[in-house]
Amino acid sequence: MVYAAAKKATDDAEAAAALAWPTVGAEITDAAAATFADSTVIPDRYARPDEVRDGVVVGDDESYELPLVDMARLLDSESSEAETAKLGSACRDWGFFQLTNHGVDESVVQDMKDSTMQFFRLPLDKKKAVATRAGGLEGFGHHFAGASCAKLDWAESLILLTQQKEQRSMEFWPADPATLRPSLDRYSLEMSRLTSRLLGFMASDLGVEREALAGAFRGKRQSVALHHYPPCRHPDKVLGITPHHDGLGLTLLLHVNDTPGLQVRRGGRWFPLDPLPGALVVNVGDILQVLTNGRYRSAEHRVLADAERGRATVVVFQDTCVAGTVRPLPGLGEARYRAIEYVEYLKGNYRGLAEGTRFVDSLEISVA
Ligand SMILES: O=C(O)CCC(=O)C(=O)O
Ligand SMILES: [Fe+2]
Repeated sequence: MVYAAAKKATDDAEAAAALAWPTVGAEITDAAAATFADSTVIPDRYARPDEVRDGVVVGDDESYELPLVDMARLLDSESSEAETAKLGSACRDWGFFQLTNHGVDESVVQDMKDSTMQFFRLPLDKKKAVATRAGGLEGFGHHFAGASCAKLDWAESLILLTQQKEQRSMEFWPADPATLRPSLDRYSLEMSRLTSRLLGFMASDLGVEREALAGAFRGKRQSVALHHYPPCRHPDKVLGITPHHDGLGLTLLLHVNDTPGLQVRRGGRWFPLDPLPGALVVNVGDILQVLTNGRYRSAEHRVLADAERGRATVVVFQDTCVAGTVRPLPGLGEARYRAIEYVEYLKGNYRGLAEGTRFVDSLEISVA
């Protein structure tokens, strides 16, 4: 038992280390804050016009709609089957959808939004009370520096482990504004509940045991990123977030205000997502892609800056694995991905992020 406990502690530490994102230049300096406040001149560290131009953006001349899924219709026995099919095709074709009527208490959502805005409005030295540490996952700073970390994203972020509760490092949880801790505590719990609910419908769509999918997420880690993307006078020169795939299970994103910026890649082109008031954006992560044996896809996405308005989001990442490994669930045909230990997966995913490659691709079993 003692050995098991010690082993668990090592695994957790290893997992935490493996989870560290590429955080070179993670600290937000006074110079960075001044650049964000007046974006007349874009320093080299942020300038990446070629990357912004990389890939066609689908414009107003082409009508398209990112999928909408209605939780009220999923829960209503009359419409559940049809809406579950819609959920399934959203996860297969796009890997992204907006979830309406999600049922999360409005006051919990509003408190989360208010606390997020209040935190980002604080002067830099106050925010730095919870500054990230070199190589660490949690805290306030530049978090998503992308491949080689040569460039920085046009964003400031606060990342926290929120579940399980005993994994929380409260020293990174801001005491100011005082509402943030209780708001996030409630919001985090609501997101866990919503995730289990969604997984039930995903299991029906996939034709796997409800428990097989729900069990793979239960008790696993949840982390949260609060992002703030300041307005930028040169939105054609900077990226709010580098193009990436989410490496974990399921992501649930709340728009704190209605500024657009998120774009989803499909068929090689970028599709801007128009945030629907009151909806949450849900997307499939790489591990869920593996769990579903490739039936659901994890889509690449990025964030552009807005010339006029700031943008803020609250992003919840639900982690998952099956008995300590990342592998397809049984009952979904011949495995298209090789199984890998969860901790090894996290390390590989981290390396991939730093190198600008996608680790999950290396798990694919090629068919002769
Ligand atoms: O803020 C957004 O719209 C996207 C954030 C995101 O993709 C992430 O944190 O992984
Ligand atoms: Fe993401």
